[in-house]
Amino acid sequence: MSMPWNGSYTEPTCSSRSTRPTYLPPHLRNPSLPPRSNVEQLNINAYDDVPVEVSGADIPEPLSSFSEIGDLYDNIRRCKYVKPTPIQRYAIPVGMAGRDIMACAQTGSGKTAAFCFPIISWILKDKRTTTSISTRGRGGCAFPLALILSPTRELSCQIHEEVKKFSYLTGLKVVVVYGGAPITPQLRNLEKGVDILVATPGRLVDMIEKSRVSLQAVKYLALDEADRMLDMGFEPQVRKIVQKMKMPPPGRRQTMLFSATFPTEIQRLASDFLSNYIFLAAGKVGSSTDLIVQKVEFVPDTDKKDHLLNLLHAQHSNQIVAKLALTLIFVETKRGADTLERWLVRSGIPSIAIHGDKMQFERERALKSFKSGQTPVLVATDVAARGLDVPNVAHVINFDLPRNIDDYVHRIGRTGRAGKSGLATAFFNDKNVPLAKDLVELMQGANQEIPNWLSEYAETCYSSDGARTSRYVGSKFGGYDYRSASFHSGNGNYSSQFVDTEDATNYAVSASAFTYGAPYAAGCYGPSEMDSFPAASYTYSFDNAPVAASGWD
Ligand SMILES: Nc1ncnc2c1ncn2[C@@H]1O[C@H](COP(=O)(O)OP(=O)(O)OP(=O)(O)O)[C@@H](O)[C@H]1O
Repeated sequence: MSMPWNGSYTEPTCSSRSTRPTYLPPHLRNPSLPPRSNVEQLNINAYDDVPVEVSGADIPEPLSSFSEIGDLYDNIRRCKYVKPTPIQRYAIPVGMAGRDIMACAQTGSGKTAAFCFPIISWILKDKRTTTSISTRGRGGCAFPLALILSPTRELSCQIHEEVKKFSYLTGLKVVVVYGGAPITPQLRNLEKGVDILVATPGRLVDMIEKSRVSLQAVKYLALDEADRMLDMGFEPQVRKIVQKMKMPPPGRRQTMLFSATFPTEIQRLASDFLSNYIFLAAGKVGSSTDLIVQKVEFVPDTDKKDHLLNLLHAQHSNQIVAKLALTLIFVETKRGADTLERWLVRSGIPSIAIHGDKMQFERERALKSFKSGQTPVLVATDVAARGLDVPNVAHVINFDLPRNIDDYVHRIGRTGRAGKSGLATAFFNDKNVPLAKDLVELMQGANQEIPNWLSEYAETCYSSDGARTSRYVGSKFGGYDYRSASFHSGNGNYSSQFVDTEDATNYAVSASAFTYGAPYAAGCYGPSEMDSFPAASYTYSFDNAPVAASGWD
């Protein structure tokens, strides 16, 4: 569908406080460059300089090449994975050694394969050596060997597809269960047997309570977006699944927790699920690789729509193709998503919305239409913020900024994936002041240009208790093993290593200085209808910083 552009571009008037000209990645800017295909853009070498921190006892050697994973090598090559990314180099051998893992790595850097390859490889080994393993349903109840939990339906479906690719022709049975879709076909799939079950927590609990799934045989557990799975909304449900539904305890199962962000408090909660684990941090956790160019523009609420339209027109007129590059626009509320979608369509921009109040088939249709490029603009709430891997998203626009920096990190991480470049633009105004300091620190860490006005806001960013706080205080990379303090004070077995970085000696951690959530207690936001949370909603407290929360699915 070509778009009815009028071809003109008006310089935005509301961003007079912005000090940077509009940046567009080369493939959007330079008409002499052909539009790059997926394969051309894929540049796994972009991660070569990424520093990795590894800590814990008896750390296995990193992987040099995928050929070391004998069983899966053909399938890995089929997926066109030539070289492991840093998180894959370090996490895969840890997983293959049967060790528990807590891992942080940048968005789009290949975490899914990092936990899937060891799981598949172990199950294949188990099946070869133990003839008695049967995952066929007994008495209508399925007994998976591995469980992969993720927070959203779309992400579970995506992981399911990935696991199927990685285990192609191995005979492994991979099933996905998630809410919002009819349960009967999912039960029918389970009855045929399941080795690896990918699930959202709500539907899984439902099936366990109906005695259609038993976790007694689970030997491998992975939590993708683990910090989200263990935060206030999901934690009770996930704890129930992992600790109260007959799953073997830590030590008798292998547990792998992965995310791009891992706040200290969540690490502490997560350690209940782990046994003698190895902590990995690849890259500046919570960043934003240098692959994503980040822009922040000062845009009052009343000017946002016009500014957005100007931005989209500018983007389009800088392209050589008729279609608008895939653009993902984040808003705060479900109603806001619908309103903006309608307004964009009225303004001639092919757009579609995705949020938690849509029927599941509508959510899937929206995502499919966006992925295919048929509808190049997707207006989304945070339901699309984590994990989704849409290869050619060129631009993420934070029409409404999120309340915390971790959500910002996941949102902008929908672009700049697998070594490709990306652009992220945020509309900032007085409502977002509590985010300013974290935003500036994050952008500094990713070598981004920071407008002076934003630095000034950051200087005045105070938390509710009057202290200046920072999400990233205390760690060179922003992500560190919270056990470090106690380990450094004496466990002879423990080692903390920096690899692939010249800056290792600058490392210093201060667990107590790492503050999470406090800026958002400042009451700078009005009441919202935050809608990634259609389920039960309640208040939870971290360090006296109340945060409203609830769960999906
Ligand atoms: N070694 C590799 N070589 C080539 N492509 C890869 C490699 N590893 C992963 N990819 C591709 O990179 C993309 C991003 O991977 P993935 O979705 O696993 O990232 P992630 O780290 O889980 O991101 P997020 O934090 O957003 O969930 C996917 O399209 C995946 O197929």
